[in-house]
Amino acid sequence: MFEYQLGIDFAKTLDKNDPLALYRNQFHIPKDDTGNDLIYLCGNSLGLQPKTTKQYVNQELEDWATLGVEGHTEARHPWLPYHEFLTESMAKVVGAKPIEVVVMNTLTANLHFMMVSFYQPTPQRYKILIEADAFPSDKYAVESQLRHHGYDDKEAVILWKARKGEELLRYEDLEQILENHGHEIALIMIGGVNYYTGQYFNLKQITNLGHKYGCKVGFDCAHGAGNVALNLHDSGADFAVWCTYKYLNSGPGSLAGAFVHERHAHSKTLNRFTGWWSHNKQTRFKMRDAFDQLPGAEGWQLSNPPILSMAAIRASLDMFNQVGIEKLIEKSKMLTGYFEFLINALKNEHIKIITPKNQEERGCQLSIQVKTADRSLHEKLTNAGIICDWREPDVIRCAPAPLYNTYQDVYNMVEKLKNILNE
Ligand SMILES: Cc1ncc(COP(=O)(O)O)c(C=O)c1O
Ligand SMILES: Nc1ccccc1C(=O)C[C@H](N)C(=O)O
Repeated sequence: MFEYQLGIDFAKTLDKNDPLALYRNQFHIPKDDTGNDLIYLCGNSLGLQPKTTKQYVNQELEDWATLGVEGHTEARHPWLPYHEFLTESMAKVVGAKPIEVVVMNTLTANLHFMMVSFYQPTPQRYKILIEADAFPSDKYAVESQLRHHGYDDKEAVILWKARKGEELLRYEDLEQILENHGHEIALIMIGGVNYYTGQYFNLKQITNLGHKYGCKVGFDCAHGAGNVALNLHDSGADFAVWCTYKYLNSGPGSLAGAFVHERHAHSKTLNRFTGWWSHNKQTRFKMRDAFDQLPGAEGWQLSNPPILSMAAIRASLDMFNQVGIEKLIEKSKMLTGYFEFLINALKNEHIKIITPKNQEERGCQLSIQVKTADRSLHEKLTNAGIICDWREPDVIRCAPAPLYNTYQDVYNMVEKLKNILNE
């Protein structure tokens, strides 16, 4: 059984033996005023920039400059099928088949488009179940879908809540909700990894449970993609959406992903919004043909996509392909396990990790709850060169990303935390 040890030497040894150590140098690491690397633990909000991104984006700028409209077919990576260059790698990252995955739009937009298809209320079955502390954008999207269909956005939302005095959600409570209300629930929509607690849910278990009661099941995997092994295909979920600017390092506001399970790939009955990019590629430019649905997730696209953003995603996915999500997760578990060990060794009553202890129920993020919601702790950490975030009401989120964070990052962070707590 592997045991972590205290002391900087141990961190150095772990870094020395880290098979992914070389990847850090492939990123731009933000620096402080004196030119020293900041300790960046915010990859759960915005991932860092791979050094190759500029090259990938520049290539498209150059091809646009030299080719103009011809670039759609003649660019080194032609723009018409550009999204296809991302599909296979993205499918690997989220554990799906290529036909189930597409990169398009942005996250909340994709969530809406998926709900257009998978939230089909009837007078008997019209409610949507979400986790009580869902990310606000998800909650607002769900509420607006309910209003759009003429339902009361308070009455028609069912919340899966933590028990009093607890932070994490329990499956037995979800089972109870479904036993009581399953027949009224049209859609279960859960954040695959909760943004606040870092709790990673068992997608398959939730999907099976939902399907048993006749509900559709979808996940927002913004905090899961590139962070945990989502295995979306095996989960059986009807749909999933995620962004690419967190663990997938594709840049602020970059395009998002969508997954639609293979069993819906050829559906002609699902309601959906369409555009010319959901139409058969072979006849798209004949322009006058009647609409002919593309099969698979691609059939949910609307518009020709922004190539510059896709180029940045391609740069990042090429690195993920090289490393492999399994290797990445292996390091992630070691790194976050080490982080947890060091924090717990502080034995400080002022802070408490609320993220699950079980590695299978979390990704790389640890959410540190601060007693009396003392926000000054976060400010002091920031002043000490640690980039992490504060989420209301009382949590500091830290996410060591295995591609660019080191064991020494984590060690130094906890040393600084210790000094601040002992001030
Ligand atoms: C779970 C979750 N949902 C939705 C969003 C909002 O995404 P966007 O602004 O990309 O639509 C985020 C992060 O910003 C998120 O973490
Ligand atoms: N896209 C952003 C733009 C501005 C500020 C934050 C974000 C985030 O992504 C927040 C993140 N979703 C979170 O889990 O808090």
